[in-house]
Parts: sequence; C-alpha cells; structure tokens
Amino acid sequence: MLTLDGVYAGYGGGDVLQGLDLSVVPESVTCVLGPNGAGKSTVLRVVSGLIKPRQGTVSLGEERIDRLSAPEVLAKGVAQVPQAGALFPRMSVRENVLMGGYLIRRQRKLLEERYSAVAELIPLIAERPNAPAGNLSGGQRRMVEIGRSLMLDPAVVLLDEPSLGLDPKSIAAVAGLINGMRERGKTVVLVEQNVRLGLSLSTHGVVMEGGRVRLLGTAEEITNHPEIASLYLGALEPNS
Ligand SMILES: Nc1ncnc2c1ncn2[C@@H]1O[C@H](COP(=O)(O)OP(=O)(O)OP(=O)(O)O)[C@@H](O)[C@H]1O
Repeated sequence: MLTLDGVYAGYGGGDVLQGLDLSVVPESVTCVLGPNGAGKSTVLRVVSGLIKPRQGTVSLGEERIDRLSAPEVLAKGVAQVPQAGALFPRMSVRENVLMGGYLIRRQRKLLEERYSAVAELIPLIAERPNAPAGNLSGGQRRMVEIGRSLMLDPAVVLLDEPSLGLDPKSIAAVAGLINGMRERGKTVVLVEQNVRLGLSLSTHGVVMEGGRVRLLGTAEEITNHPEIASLYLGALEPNS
C-alpha cells in the first residue's frame, strides 16, 4: 500500500501540497484529477523522491520512503514515467529501454530477461530495436518511455499525462499498456488531463484541489459524482 500522510511539499516558494492524505489501493489504477495547479504532478514527484516533503510521510507498505533519493525509491519498486521528451534521441530504442535497467546492469541475464518481457509487452520495441529514438513518432516515443520504466519490474508505476499530445491511435495503444499493467497486478497512479479517458482506464479516482484530496472513490463513484462536472467547469471557465 502506497500512503501519503499529512504531506506538505513545494518548490521553495511555498507549499503546493497542503497536508495531503492519500492511500492508494494495491494493484489499483488510480487516476489523479483536478484543476491546473492543484498539485497533481507534485504528488507524483513526492512519491518518486524527486522532491522531499517539508512535512508528512510517504510510505510503501510499512516502510517510509520520503527520505530516500529518487534512485533509492526506484530501487524499492516505484518507477515514474516522466512527461514526454525524456528519451535520448540519438540512441536506439533498445539502448533507451536498457537505460531503464541501469540498476541491474551487471546482472546480464536478468537484464536480458526483463528486456524480453518488455519487448513482448510493447511490440514496437521488438520490431524496431535499432531505430534511433529521435526518428519515432510521439506515440512511439511514449511507448518506449513506458517500456524503459518497466525494466526494473516496478510494483508501482507513476504516469504523468500519458496521453498528452498523442493521436487517437497512440492513445489507444498507451491505454492498452495501462490495462496490461493492471492485469499484471501493478499499482498504477496516473495524472491525466483527459478526465474521461483517465477514469475509463482506472479502478479508482482522486480529485485534488488546492494541494489536498477533495474526493476519493472508485472510478465509477467519481465518474458519477455530481460535483465532478462543476469542479471541472470551474476549472475550465475561470472567468465565469
Ligand atoms: N519545478 C517547479 N518549480 C516551481 N514551481 C513549480 C514547479 N513545478 C510546478 N510548480 C508549481 O506548483 C504548482 C502545482 O504544480 P503541479 O504541476 O503539481 O500541478 P498540476 O495539478 O499537475 O497542474 P497541471 O495540470 O497544470 O500540470 C503550480 O502552481 C506550479 O506553478
């Protein structure tokens, strides 16, 4: 169980997260929703160790992970897929994916096993291992980014805006991958601007506002909640 308890965190100019409490159900896909600036991406960064909470705790099971560095959190089985643009364009698809296995680079057999498993999940990696990442479309790059994050076989996968900037076909492919992760028992936390898509992929939903959790429930409960429409209309029409 991934748990955030009373988390205050920000970037130096004040706290973005204002005492955030959140328990993520194991093996769920949880979609984090909320208006721009609510702190959704900041939640992912706090979990993955990219920023440290000023106050409060982040735990994985019984173990606190909020004082660990990002590579240490990764080694505990929590992988973040960053927003687009994180591949090395001149390196091949295979080399980019293998970078995700940096922590197990000396265990050649395990590294190859993991690579094969990822290539099986993502056909593009099996089909075009030698293509320079810079030659791929946006959707193909996203698949490679996700594949790279799966190299350590993480228990928890954090996805920041997986559909951002993708065409419908690529979105369907990314959605298929997220469904595949759920079937394999991964715990997925995703931030998604496309509310309908995000909730359709998820078992649970969390609505944030002002750095705290405003609503939390199953994806169905959140989808049918009467406040959701007004929250999002409020976010879309700041002058109304
Ligand atoms: N690297 C940073 N340095 C300083 N401030 C930041 C940084 N990243 C985000 N912020 C600020 O923190 C606040 C919350 O940002 P965050 O990205 O978590 O929001 P969000 O809910 O994911 O919003 P969006 O949907 O716009 O991405 C915003 O006011 C933003 O300007």
